[in-house]
Amino acid sequence: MTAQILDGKATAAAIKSDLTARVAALKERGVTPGLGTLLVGDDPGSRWYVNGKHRDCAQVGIASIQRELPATATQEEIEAVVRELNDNPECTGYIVQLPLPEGIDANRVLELMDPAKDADGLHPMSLGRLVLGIEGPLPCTPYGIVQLLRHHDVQIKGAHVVVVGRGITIGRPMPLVLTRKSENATVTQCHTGTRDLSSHLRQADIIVAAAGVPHLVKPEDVKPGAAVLDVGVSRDENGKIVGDVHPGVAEVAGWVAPNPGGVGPMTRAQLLVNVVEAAERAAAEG
Ligand SMILES: Nc1nc2c(c(=O)[nH]1)N[C@@H](CN(C=O)c1ccc(C(=O)N[C@@H](CCC(=O)O)C(=O)O)cc1)CN2
Repeated sequence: MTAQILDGKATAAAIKSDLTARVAALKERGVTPGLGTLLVGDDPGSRWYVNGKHRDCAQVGIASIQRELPATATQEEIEAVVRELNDNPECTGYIVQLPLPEGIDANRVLELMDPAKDADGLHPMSLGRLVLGIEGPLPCTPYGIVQLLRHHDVQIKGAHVVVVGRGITIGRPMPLVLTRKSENATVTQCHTGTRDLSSHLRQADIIVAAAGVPHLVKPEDVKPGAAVLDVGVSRDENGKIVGDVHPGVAEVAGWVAPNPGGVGPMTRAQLLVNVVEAAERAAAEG
């Protein structure tokens, strides 16, 4: 078996085309959505992601507000920019690019954000809403994964999904998204402390690999026909991405989300969805 591709680039392009029309409709009503980003430090990967988010904004007509601080920025300097973005009327939604430099309390920074402007769905209020089943912005990578599966008609309802990882952007919120009534999946959450990971993986209809451990998921761990989404990002000595999924998995799985080209573009597309939906909600409330 050679797996079919869960094509994140093409799916994200379709989402962006729909958003372009929705942004134009908002502008006709006098509302211009604006995405703010705060990048702290000089990590080339984070800079690439942030620049990509602003390229996407330009494509769909969302305004960009970019803020940057050096790696030496203090907690107080970061929090001052967060307050400025909270008060900036041109910024209708924003994100703080993670991870923040060592020594910075990221949770304190996230808590300080205006929850009404949380474009990432990672504010404690947004995560609490997700737990309670109240409408709000959804974490970009987990919901991007759901959209990617739906777009390719991979059945989520009733599926047994094994999530590997417990980070704030993917692993922690992924089961919360998948177990909503609208998705109705059954989820096993694994992590680097799980005993006999292979025995869990072999039972999965869908695997979301987000542990950041190169080639953690091997062909012999995968049930034939399963969907396998590679979300891990490690780098080899040349800076090339090495995912959590061994390339041989494509011979066993029914579906594979490659890395790059799978979930990454969906993360960016979902961020735009969150910004547009927040602007639509605000416009409806007048
Ligand atoms: N505030 C946030 N920080 C981080 C998030 C997040 O959702 N919110 N997620 C990741 C990084 N990330 C978005 O910020 C992100 C990761 C990957 C991609 C992407 O398009 N990747 C490309 C490959 C890129 C490359 O070659 O390096 C792909 O998969 O095709 C977009 C966004 C951590 N931080």
